Amino acid sequence: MIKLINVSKEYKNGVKALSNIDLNIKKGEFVYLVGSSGAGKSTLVKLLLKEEEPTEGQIYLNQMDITKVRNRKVPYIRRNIGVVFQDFRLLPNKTVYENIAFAMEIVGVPSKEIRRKVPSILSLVDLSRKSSSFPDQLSGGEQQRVAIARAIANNPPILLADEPTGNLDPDTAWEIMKLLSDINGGGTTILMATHAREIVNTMRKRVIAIQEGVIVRDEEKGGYGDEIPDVQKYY
Ligand SMILES: Nc1ncnc2c1ncn2[C@@H]1O[C@H](COP(=O)(O)OP(=O)(O)OP(=O)(O)O)[C@@H](O)[C@H]1O
Repeated sequence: MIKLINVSKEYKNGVKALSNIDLNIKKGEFVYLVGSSGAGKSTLVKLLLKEEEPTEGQIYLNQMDITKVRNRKVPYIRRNIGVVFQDFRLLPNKTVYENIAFAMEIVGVPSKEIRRKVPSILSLVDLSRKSSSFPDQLSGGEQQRVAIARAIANNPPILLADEPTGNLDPDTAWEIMKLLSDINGGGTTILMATHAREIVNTMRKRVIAIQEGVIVRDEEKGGYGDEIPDVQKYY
């Protein structure tokens, strides 16, 4: 489902963010990507979204080498991969309903289907009653649930989550993890970059640890790892 062969990424300023990464994630897996700040986690996520190009190597999503895909075909890749970020990234001038509907409109879903599907996705994330609210009228956890609803609206086989619980209090973070777990239970492959030690240690899923751009550990039912210092929170 996700396969990286000898992938390296050096940014234009000479920073080598990833070096010779080999990785294979199968359909339906839930994988945590852990590592200190600056280890290369977000870079890996950006390569999978084709927001950045690798300097070397091949990246396969669903058997397709996305490094060979032309830029105008990028929307096709994005249909196969939903994404959630720490800072939610909802459209502030659109309601909850419209945020989800918009994600479907831009990939050409007919309006009749959008009208049918948005309510069921809202019910899945337990936000039916907030359908007409704007993002700034929602709590952080609710905003993240909308972001997840939007990410799965087009039924992508893969969901990437870049620190999805980073801005949430512990109880709300666990709610989000329950939701992601349920989505994974439905067959969606999930790759989640995180600093949430307790979550990783409790869930016991596959853990891939990166340090200075290199995979240093890949464990089934792994833990967060004592080698990684806790991030200091400045907010
Ligand atoms: N656009 C860029 N240009 C140059 N260097 C970059 C760029 N983006 C990231 N880097 C560098 O690449 C390295 C990896 O960064 P990356 O954001 O992937 O780390 P991370 O593991 O996601 O960190 P964090 O946990 O703090 O989000 C760091 O040294 C960072 O400074």
